[in-house]
Amino acid sequence: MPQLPVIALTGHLGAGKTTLLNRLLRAPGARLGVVVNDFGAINVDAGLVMGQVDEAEAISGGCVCCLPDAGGLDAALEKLAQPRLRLDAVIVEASGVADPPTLARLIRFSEVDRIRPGGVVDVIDAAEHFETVDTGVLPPERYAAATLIVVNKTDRIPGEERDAVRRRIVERVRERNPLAHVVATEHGRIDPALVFDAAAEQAAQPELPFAEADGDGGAPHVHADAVSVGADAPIDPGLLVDLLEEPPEGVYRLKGVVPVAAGSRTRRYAVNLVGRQIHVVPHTAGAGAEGLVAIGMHLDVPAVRRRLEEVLGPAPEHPGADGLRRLARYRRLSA
Ligand SMILES: Nc1nc2c(ncn2[C@@H]2O[C@H](COP(=O)(O)OP(=O)(O)OP(=O)(O)O)[C@@H](O)[C@H]2O)c(=O)[nH]1
Repeated sequence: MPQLPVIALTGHLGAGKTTLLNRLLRAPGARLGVVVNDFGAINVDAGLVMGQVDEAEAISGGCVCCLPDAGGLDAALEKLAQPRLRLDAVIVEASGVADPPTLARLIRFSEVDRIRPGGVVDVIDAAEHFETVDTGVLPPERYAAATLIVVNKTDRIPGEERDAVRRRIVERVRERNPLAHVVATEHGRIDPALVFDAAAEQAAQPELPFAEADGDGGAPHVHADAVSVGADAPIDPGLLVDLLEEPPEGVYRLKGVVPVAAGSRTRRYAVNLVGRQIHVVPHTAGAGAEGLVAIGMHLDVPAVRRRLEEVLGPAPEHPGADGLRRLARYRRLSA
């Protein structure tokens, strides 16, 4: 049974989390579950999104980060992870006061065994950010937890200042987290392929942007690039780990099933990279297409393809044991 990615959606009050979530929910081809956490006793956000969700759970009366037992987050995830629901991903929309590092830890160390961390998407209000979130000398801790930072509401900044504000945010993010991906947009228009697999698969199919199919009639989002390369023979585990640890420039997600040479045997692994979070588990489900898909904004597509081809080429007859050991370490961390 593949593990269900759980994505944390965070952002200061009013930054645009619900707007972004609603866009993701309109993406064709994915069955999404949502956990909505609203701070008040009445879950307003739940009312705003629930109509469009495949499965939803609500946590009210406080922030998941502060409530005892995380407000029942694990119970909610347990319900959503039931195989019969056939969800492709779960998004946890945090309240505006939630602490992203705490939420990331709650997901990472959840007791629910059919889930895996799917990244932390932190939404920023470009116009208010430096008055609300990033006000100190040191950049805020939350940058460290994010895998994808969405600089939203760029329309609220005069055109001639937009680039400078975006650059300033990127600089501050980099001080804490050199590896987070940053996308600037308005009204939460990001490519869903950055966030969950079902959308990524659609993007990867023709290897052409699919963004126009957003389904909401609004302006299209900036396209993500997707590069997919198949694997026909067992690959070198060392090269695979090198790729996961040092993905090509701009690659935010990398996923797929790969056959790995292990002595005279072949082992299959499901591999997922979100930001810099590496997840590797044995793949025992039936035979399907094998290979990797790399997704990111403004990729150097030929360079990414060459790199994937290098990694997914047949392993030498006797690959070193070191690669298997390094891969095993990630397997243990992913268990
Ligand atoms: N001008 C502008 N308004 C936006 C943008 N994105 C969202 N909004 C508006 O900002 C307000 C807050 O957006 P939400 O998506 O509800 O924000 P949120 O982060 O879910 O808010 P809380 O749940 O209260 O923390 C709404 O009125 C949105 O329509 C944007 O890019 N530009």
